[in-house]
Amino acid sequence: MATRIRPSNKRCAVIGGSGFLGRHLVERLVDRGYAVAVFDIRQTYELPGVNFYQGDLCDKHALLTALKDVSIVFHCASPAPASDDRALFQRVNIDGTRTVIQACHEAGVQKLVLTSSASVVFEGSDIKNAKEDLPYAKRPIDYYTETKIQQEKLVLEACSKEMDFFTIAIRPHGIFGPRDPQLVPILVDAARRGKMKFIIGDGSNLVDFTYVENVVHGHILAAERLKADSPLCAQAYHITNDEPVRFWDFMSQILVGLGYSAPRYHLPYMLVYGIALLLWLIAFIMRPLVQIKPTFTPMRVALAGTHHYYSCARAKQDMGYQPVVPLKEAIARTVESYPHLRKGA
Ligand SMILES: NC(=O)C1=CN([C@@H]2O[C@H](COP(=O)(O)OP(=O)(O)OC[C@H]3O[C@@H](n4cnc5c(N)ncnc54)[C@H](OP(=O)(O)O)[C@@H]3O)[C@@H](O)[C@H]2O)C=CC1
Ligand SMILES: CC(C)CCC[C@@H](C)[C@H]1CC[C@H]2C3=C(CC[C@]12C)[C@@]1(C)CCC(=O)C[C@@H]1CC3
Repeated sequence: MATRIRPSNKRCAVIGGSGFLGRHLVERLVDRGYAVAVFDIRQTYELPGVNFYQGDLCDKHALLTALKDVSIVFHCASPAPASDDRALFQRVNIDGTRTVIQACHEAGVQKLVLTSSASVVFEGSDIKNAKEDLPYAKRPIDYYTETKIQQEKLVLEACSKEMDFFTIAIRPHGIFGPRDPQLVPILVDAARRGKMKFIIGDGSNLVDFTYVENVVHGHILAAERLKADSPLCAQAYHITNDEPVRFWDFMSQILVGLGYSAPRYHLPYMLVYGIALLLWLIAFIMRPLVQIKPTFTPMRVALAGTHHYYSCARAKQDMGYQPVVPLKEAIARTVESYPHLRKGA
C-alpha cells in the first residue's frame, strides 16, 4: 500500500487571515516558527514568512492552491454579523464550510480548527457561567448565530479517526483589541452621534469580553494538542478572559479611556428591545428601497442588557488554557491602540 506523505506540521493555513482575529493569529504563528498561508477574500497587509492567496472560500479550487502541503487549517472567516444578509451567511458559513472540509480532505490536511462563537447558545436571555454542554440556541437571535451553529456542527461532525482528520471548535466571546473593526469603532461612532448616554437595564449584567491575544493563544493550544485519541477531538471549547465584567463598566472604561463620557441614565431593557425589534422590522421591509443600518439591533440590545458569560474550565483542563493578558491590561492596550478614535481626533 502506498503511504501518503504527510505535510510538515509547522505548515498551516489561516482562512480569514486578513481579518481582525486572523491577522493576530498569523502574526503569532509566524513568531512560533510556522510557515503560514493566508486565504482571504482580501489582502490587507504583507508579512515575511506568509504567503497570501486571495479568493472566496466557497471556491474549492482556489482553496486547494492555498492548502498545498498544509497540515493545520484555521478557519476564521465569516461575513460580519452587522451585514445581516441571510443568503450571504448561508453561502459562506454553511456551504463554504462544507467546501473547506472537502478541500481539507483532498489536500491531506490533518487538523481543522474552527473559530466558532460562544453565542451559538445565546437566545437573548441570561447565560451564567455556561459550560459547553448547553444546547445550541433553538431560536437563534439572528442569521449570523443561526449559521454559526450549523457551521460548528458541520466541522465537529467531520472529525474522523479513520480519515486521520481531526477537528475542534473554539468559541470565543466579545473579542476586542487593536485593529478590531467592530466593538470599539461601533461604540465610538454611537458616542459621537450622542447615542451612548443611556444604560440599557439596571447595568448589573455580567459579560465576557476576550482580548484577542487570549483568543489566539486558545487557537494555537488547540491546534498543537489536537491529535488522535486526545479529548479535544470533535469538541467545542469556550475561550474567554475568565473575568466576567459588567457590560456597562467595560463600555464605560473604553469610552472614558478615549475621552468620551460614560453612559449615565437608565432605560428599561424591554422598552429598548421592543424599539430595536420595530426598527429591525422597518429596515427589513424597506430593504428593497433603502439600506437602513440601526445602531441598536435586537442582538446588540440583548447582548447589552443580559448576563452572558461562559466557563472555560474545559479548555483549562483539556488544553492547559489560561488567559495570557488580564482584562485591565487588555483594556489599556486597546485604548492606546486607537489614537484616531479619541474625542477630538
Ligand atoms: N469579533 C468577535 O467578537 C467574535 C468573532 N467570532 C468569530 O471569529 C472569526 C473572526 O472574526 P473577526 O476577525 O472579528 O472578523 P473579520 O471580519 O475581521 O475577519 C473575517 C475575515 O474573513 C473574510 N471573509 C469573509 N467572507 C469570506 C469568504 N467568502 N472567503 C474568504 N474570506 C472571507 C473577511 O473579509 P471581508 O472583511 O471582506 O468580509 C475578513 O477578512 C469569525 O468566524 C467570527 O464569527 C466569534 C466570536 C466573537
Ligand atoms: C451600541 C451599543 C449598545 C453596543 C456597542 C458595542 C457592540 C458593537 C459590541 C458589544 C458586544 C459585542 C459582541 C459582538 C459584536 C460587537 C458587540 C455587539 C458579537 C456579536 C460578534 C460576533 C460573535 O460571535 C458574538 C459577539 C458577542 C459580543
